[in-house]
Amino acid sequence: MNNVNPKSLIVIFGATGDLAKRKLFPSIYRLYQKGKLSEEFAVVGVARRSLSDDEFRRYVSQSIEDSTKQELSDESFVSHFYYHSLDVTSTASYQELKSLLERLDAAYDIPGNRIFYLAMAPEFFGTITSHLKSEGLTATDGWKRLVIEKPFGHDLKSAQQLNKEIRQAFSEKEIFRIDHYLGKEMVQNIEVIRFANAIFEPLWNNRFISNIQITSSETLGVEDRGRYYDHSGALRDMVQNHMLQMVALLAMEPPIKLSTDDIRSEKVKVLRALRPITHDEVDQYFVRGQYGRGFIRGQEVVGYREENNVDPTSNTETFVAGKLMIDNFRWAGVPFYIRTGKRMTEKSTKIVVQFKDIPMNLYYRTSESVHPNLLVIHIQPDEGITLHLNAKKSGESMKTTPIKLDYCNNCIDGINTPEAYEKLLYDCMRGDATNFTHWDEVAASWSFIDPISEVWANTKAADFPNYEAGSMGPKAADELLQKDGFHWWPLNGTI
Ligand SMILES: NC(=O)C1=CN([C@@H]2O[C@H](COP(=O)(O)OP(=O)(O)OC[C@H]3O[C@@H](n4cnc5c(N)ncnc54)[C@H](OP(=O)(O)O)[C@@H]3O)[C@@H](O)[C@H]2O)C=CC1
Ligand SMILES: O=C1O[C@H](COP(=O)(O)O)[C@@H](O)[C@H](O)[C@H]1O
Repeated sequence: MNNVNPKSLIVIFGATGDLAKRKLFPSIYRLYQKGKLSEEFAVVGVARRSLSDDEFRRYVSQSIEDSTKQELSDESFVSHFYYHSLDVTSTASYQELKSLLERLDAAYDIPGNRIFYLAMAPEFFGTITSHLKSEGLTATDGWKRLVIEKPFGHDLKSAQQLNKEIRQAFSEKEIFRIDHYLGKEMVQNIEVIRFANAIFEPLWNNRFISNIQITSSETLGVEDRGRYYDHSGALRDMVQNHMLQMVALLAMEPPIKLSTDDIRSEKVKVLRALRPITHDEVDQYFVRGQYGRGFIRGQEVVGYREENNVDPTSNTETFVAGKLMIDNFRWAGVPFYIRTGKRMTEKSTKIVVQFKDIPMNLYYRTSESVHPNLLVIHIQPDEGITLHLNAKKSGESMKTTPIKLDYCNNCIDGINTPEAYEKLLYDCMRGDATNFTHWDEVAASWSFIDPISEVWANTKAADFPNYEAGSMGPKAADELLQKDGFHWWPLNGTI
């Protein structure tokens, strides 16, 4: 891994798309402002539509201004951007792209270091990588890296096929599979909270933890992504990647050292230890939901089946809740509950670690129980941790009251948490793949997910839509915990 800012050329396939506009250009700009880009860098945008370099530069400036709500302070930044119109399925135009890259290497004195960022629909990934190789764009004197967006396949079989295709042109070490949750500040903090605090690690097991809950709720619907989403659903869109990655970080053993390989290898062990769910058991462990009409912050919104590019009889889930068991020594018997969905009450990602009750309650000699100790990791929009304890109620003799120890990361003045994409792009430039997903993790995640999606694809959900937009999902998601004697901790207010 390189700690200096290496000279590099970034080629973004899909440069006129939504992801490039909303996330990639603003992130590159922030890296530039912070001095994290070498002065010798260039970005080449690739897409089909015809644009001149100047038009593309104006487009990039506008994207950054829309995202930062500020005027671009440094015009010289966009002079590093170039555009090349190309249909990725047509072999002929790769040669012109190759010549452009060689010219830019010479102009910026870049020693052939290339990042190929595929911000395009996944059906093009294999075609692009095979052309990059056959047309000689990967034959460079410097390093080459492939950044690949999700979804990585549709199931294990398609993911294996895709992996086989991209591995013809890039080695595993050169492939950076993006999971943007791994770039989030508080997701990266999970490891530090666990492994840098003497008070948590000894308790981090089935003797002291009763259950762990991970919620990632959104208020947005499918927006203009109906075409993609209706073939994906929440299980593939959020659970196979982001939710399982958070489970792996929470459950993994301490790595021998903080190297990419050591951390990944511990995460893979967790994913492999997930108790497989057979077809017959899906209903016992998983709940699916689809939003109907409702209200989000007082505004009426349409149901999922009325969204653009969505089948009006769609069977696609926009909500998933699940109970995961990790069959290893540390976690045997501890349920990890996950839930995620669109058009829910609020936008929030939180992890709640609920500790077991104390063995005997000295303070209430009645049936009343003390509040359980909770460790809450606030991922977004607020970032921080809260530890829920019990203390003596002031004045009254030996009565307890729940108290909270709070740390808020994004409340500290002057701290502007970097965007996930900003951190991940920077890691990729330095060759640090720790916060990217290794093929073994992808494969293990699909193996776990496939039986669930197979059952859901083959059985029509008769009760869809089964939750109102603006709610916390279907009732069955609450019942999933109730039958184990737990409940979802609320996202706001008390925690
Ligand atoms: N948008 C988001 O928030 C997120 C997106 N992703 C992933 O990122 C990837 C891109 O998504 P997104 O930006 O939303 O997609 P868009 O549909 O907005 O953009 C697609 C891009 O691909 C280009 N394109 C399409 N066909 C071709 C072709 N044959 N040859 C060359 N260029 C082509 C389009 O430009 P043109 O029409 O000019 O050719 C456009 O630039 C997807 O894999 C998606 O799953 C992942 C997480 C979040
Ligand atoms: O990957 C995805 O994530 C977003 C949610 O990301 P967040 O950072 O806003 O929590 C989700 O909306 C989208 O459907 C999914 O593809």
